[in-house]
Amino acid sequence: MKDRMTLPRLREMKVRGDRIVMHTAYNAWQMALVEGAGADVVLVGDSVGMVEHGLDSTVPVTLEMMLLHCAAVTRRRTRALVVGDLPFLSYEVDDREAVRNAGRLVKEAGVDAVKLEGGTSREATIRTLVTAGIPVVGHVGLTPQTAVQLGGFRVQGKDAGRARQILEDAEAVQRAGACMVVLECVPSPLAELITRRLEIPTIGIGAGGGCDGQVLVFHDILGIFRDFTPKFVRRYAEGGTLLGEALQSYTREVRSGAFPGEEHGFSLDPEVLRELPS
Ligand SMILES: Nc1nc(=O)c2c([nH]1)NC[C@@H]1CN(c3ccc(C(=O)N[C@@H](CCC(=O)O)C(=O)O)cc3)CN21
Ligand SMILES: CC(C)C(=O)C(=O)O
Ligand SMILES: [Mg+2]
Repeated sequence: MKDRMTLPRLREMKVRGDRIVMHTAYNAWQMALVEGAGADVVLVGDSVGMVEHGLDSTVPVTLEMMLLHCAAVTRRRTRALVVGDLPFLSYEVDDREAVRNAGRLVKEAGVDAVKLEGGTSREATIRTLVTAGIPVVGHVGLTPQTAVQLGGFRVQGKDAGRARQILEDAEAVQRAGACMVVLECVPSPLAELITRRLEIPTIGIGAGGGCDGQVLVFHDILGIFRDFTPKFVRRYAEGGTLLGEALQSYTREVRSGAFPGEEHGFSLDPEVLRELPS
């Protein structure tokens, strides 16, 4: 519990202008790596469906999948605040179901907060969850669970009407009692304006440098997910190439007999060997 990140500390970081680092992780070893890299907040995103399960959207992701991935991540938590995404249709049917499902992520999988997509349309649900004692992170702009209605994985808020709506969404999320809000794929000046107007921290992804913090998907940072690379990604390693080369070396050495070496084997007393049939 020592030195654990808290919601008041995140709020203080905004006030002081200290940028918040949100990473994503989907399992225990990824959590160990992002904690080692100093993550303030770790999001177990429903992007897990795309980067770990081979789905081409986040729509089919289930609560059961999120429970397993969140539990694996929280087992390795030492300092970061862990946020779990509520999957599509786990919070939209009614608020009782939303509390029950969010409650499972908190009680069974150990997350500190849940994240859900939507602004004014989800204001009541966010308020209900917060009243029940579950911290909520909002998510506005490009909301991948409803991307079909938004015209795909595209930047949002380019015209005045839609930009105003995204601002209203962010304000609704704050009014409902959310502790933070993700701004995804919105023009940088809009994200900056929202960040200035809100008291809760904003975390940007494809929203420019004016947000209170940033998030990128683990696999995108490391160059492991290469089905597509959004414009807002900076690849800090060619992880796919690096890992692929290591795996090829193993393949080559097994075929050539170079692996395993003497040192990878276990010896047997010659006396014992002599007692066995030849
Ligand atoms: N690996 C991965 N990274 C992500 O950031 C991510 C996921 N998966 N899955 C869930 C959502 C989907 N996201 C995406 C996916 C693609 C684009 C993309 O390619 N966008 C175009 C926008 C073009 C435009 O609007 O002009 C781009 O070129 O960036 C954006 C966000 C963000 N999230
Ligand atoms: C991209 C982030 C914000 C997300 O929602 C996810 O990883 O699912
Ligand atoms: Mg998500």
